[in-house]
Amino acid sequence: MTHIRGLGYLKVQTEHIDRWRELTVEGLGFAEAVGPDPDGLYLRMDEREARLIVLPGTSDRVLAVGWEVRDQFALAQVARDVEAAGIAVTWLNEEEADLRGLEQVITFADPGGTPVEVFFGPRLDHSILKTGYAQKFVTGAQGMGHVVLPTMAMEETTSFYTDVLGFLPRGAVRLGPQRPANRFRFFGVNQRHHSLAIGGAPHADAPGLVHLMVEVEDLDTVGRALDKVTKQGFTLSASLGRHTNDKMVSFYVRAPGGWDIEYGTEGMLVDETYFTAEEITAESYWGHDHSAAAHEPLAAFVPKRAAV
Ligand SMILES: Cc1ccc(O)c(O)c1CC[C@@H]1C(=O)CC[C@]2(C)C(=O)CC[C@@H]12
Ligand SMILES: [Fe+2]
Repeated sequence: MTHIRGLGYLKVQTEHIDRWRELTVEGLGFAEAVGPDPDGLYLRMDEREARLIVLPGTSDRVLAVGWEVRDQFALAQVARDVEAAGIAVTWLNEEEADLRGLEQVITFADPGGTPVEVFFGPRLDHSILKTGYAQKFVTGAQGMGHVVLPTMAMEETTSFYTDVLGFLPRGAVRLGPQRPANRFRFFGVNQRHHSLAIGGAPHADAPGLVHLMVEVEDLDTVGRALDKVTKQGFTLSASLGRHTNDKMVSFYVRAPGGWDIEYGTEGMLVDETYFTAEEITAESYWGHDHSAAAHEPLAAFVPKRAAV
């Protein structure tokens, strides 16, 4: 039984904060809020103070993938489980947690090196949420969305998330005919088909992220956001399409820093009573054409430093 309830937040740093604001606020309709760093970009999707946090930095990389648990008892159990797996856990002090708008937070690195935070007690902002398309994001019990992480340690990372944190396998896709098979794997913790996916990567360079997916309630918002980011000159990493596993209709836009934001709607709800982990043999029923980004591949899959 997993204590993790869903993806709570994502924090990244970037060299291109102005372009990030154009993409997320003007393009995708996140609501901009104010946070502790006056130069930071704090993005609301719902009653949480911030779901996506973008801080100015000297490189583009993930700073924290934030997973939410129910309460302090669940957090203490997760901390014990992670320590028992031989991974060092740091408890943030009250001031540090408060600055993040959380009651308690632990931090550690997963076996792939991704910086992870597990927290409970997020602070709410009850002021009116003004999203750019007057759209509603699908969050609540399904969490913020999903993240796709690259790892150079596929087996260890998979068993860490399943055996230690209790994520449930939600199927896979094979990346080629070779044996042993190279699988891209999906994991869930709630009714969202996957809150996490993991794929083997050739290096551990920044940014440490393949994509973040956020979901909105209606197809028209997906269409309007697609029109807007195209007009803004952002690269479409994948055109509009429908996935075969979670049935989501989405597009992928390349964010500054070499990873993608997937923006979708109509994701299915999993009923664990009947679910089994299946292997899909196509990413999509239609669409998701990757050709527009063929000249600028995902940074996670292309080493920045040439092998010596
Ligand atoms: C296949 C799939 C189903 C549901 C999703 O939300 C989703 O993002 C995907 C694609 C996952 C993944 C990717 O994002 C980068 C390119 C990848 C690695 C592939 O080449 C196959 C799977 C793809
Ligand atoms: Fe995705």
